[in-house]
Amino acid sequence: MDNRSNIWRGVDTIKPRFVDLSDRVWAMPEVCYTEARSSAEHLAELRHQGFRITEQVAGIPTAVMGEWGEGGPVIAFLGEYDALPGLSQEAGVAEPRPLEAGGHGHGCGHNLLGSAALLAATAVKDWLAEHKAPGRVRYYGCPAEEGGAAKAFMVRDGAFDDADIAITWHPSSFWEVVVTPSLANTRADFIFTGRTSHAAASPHLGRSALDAVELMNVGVNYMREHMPSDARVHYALLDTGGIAPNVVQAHARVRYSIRDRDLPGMNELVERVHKIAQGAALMTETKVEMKIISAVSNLLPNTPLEAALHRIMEELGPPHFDDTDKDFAAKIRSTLTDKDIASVYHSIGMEPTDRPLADFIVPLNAKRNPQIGSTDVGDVSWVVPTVQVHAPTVAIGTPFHTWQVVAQGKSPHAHKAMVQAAKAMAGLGVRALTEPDLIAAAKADLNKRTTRTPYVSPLPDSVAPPLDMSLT
Ligand SMILES: Nc1ccc(C(=O)N[C@@H](CCC(=O)O)C(=O)O)cc1
Repeated sequence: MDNRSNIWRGVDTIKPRFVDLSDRVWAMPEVCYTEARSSAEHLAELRHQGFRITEQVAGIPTAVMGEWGEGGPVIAFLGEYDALPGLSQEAGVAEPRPLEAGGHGHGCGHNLLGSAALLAATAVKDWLAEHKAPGRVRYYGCPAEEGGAAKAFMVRDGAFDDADIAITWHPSSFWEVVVTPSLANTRADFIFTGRTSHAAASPHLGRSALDAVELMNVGVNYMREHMPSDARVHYALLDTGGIAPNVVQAHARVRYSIRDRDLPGMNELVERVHKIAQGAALMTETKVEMKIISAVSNLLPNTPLEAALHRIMEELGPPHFDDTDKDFAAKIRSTLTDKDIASVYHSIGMEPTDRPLADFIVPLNAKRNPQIGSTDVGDVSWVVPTVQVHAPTVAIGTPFHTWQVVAQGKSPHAHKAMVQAAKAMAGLGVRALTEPDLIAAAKADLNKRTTRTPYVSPLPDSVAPPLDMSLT
């Protein structure tokens, strides 16, 4: 208790630098693996705070790591700072207003995510220093969560081998421990090559790569009926072969995201999608190459860490929002549909309320109906006991990957939520440092879950971090 209120005061003392960091990163939105400025900002703060620095973790230019302390357990805090394409948006307004046409934006709140994780790591460092306690605290600045799977590459490279527990968080509508699993996910490009020709004078001599992509997508859409209900398959067209209808398209490329509850299920689906692509190539007399871009594992829960974190979050309580916070959140709320709002309440098994911002903790055993995405935190959770906080940075119901998230990304209510997340994370870090039984129980839980199905990286050996994935 004493340790905890002490660490919470520590977070409050140092928070202004990290709120500023979050706002600066918000203003320089950089997508998957292009986070040169954002990672430099995190690196500069790590240096300022006196952490020992590792740059280019796993050979990734925008992955950084800072460590402080000696001996004892290793507590890892995971941060992110990548943005999303096409979500440029002014802050503090409740209407879509891009700052830059076609520009990027922090539509998943990773400006807050990375800064609060670094805030928690720094507060734990200060606590270790003050108590002259053994233990090492690390901050991992992880790029490209939005599809680049940097953490999966960092895990494969051994970056987490000697970490004892990992703690992170994600912006959300709610104040809760994350207990929902996430889906294993592979991103693969299917690159078709045909033969160009005059589409009117000699169509019979051309073989269309675009036709192949269209047939492949139709085939996959027929597969949907026959896949597990939790599986997800979606695609984006990266290359349609050109802008001229009168030139038979000799090249085309489609990027697929293929998800399922676990790796065996996902791998089976990847194989089926690959077969459909081969079928489309056969039908069109084109060639197809499948190129895996990145892949992540499903998330493993960790019961002892979840229980310990929940107790801390209960004690801490949700952030204290004032009337100005609630007024702005209410304006954002008015841009949402009733269905948006009902849908997030449904995910925690609650009936909708009129609250603009969450002022309650979601019970650990709520009857959830989870909306399931994917995250590369999944891979960390297979090798290190891992737990995550959800803190209410957005008006309840705000869907992620939208302008509304970007618009709220620098608001006082988001700042309060990021600080509260940092307090919960730092509180758990100190608890793990002072109660070794917790780490032992967390490790035993992970061992139990992985004895029969040990971790296998979802990344084929030949696949390197797709540093140019955003430039294609
Ligand atoms: N608490 C969250 C964690 C992840 C995401 C998310 O959107 N992740 C991407 C990343 C996918 C991936 O890593 O494969 C996705 O699901 O499409 C959203 C909220």
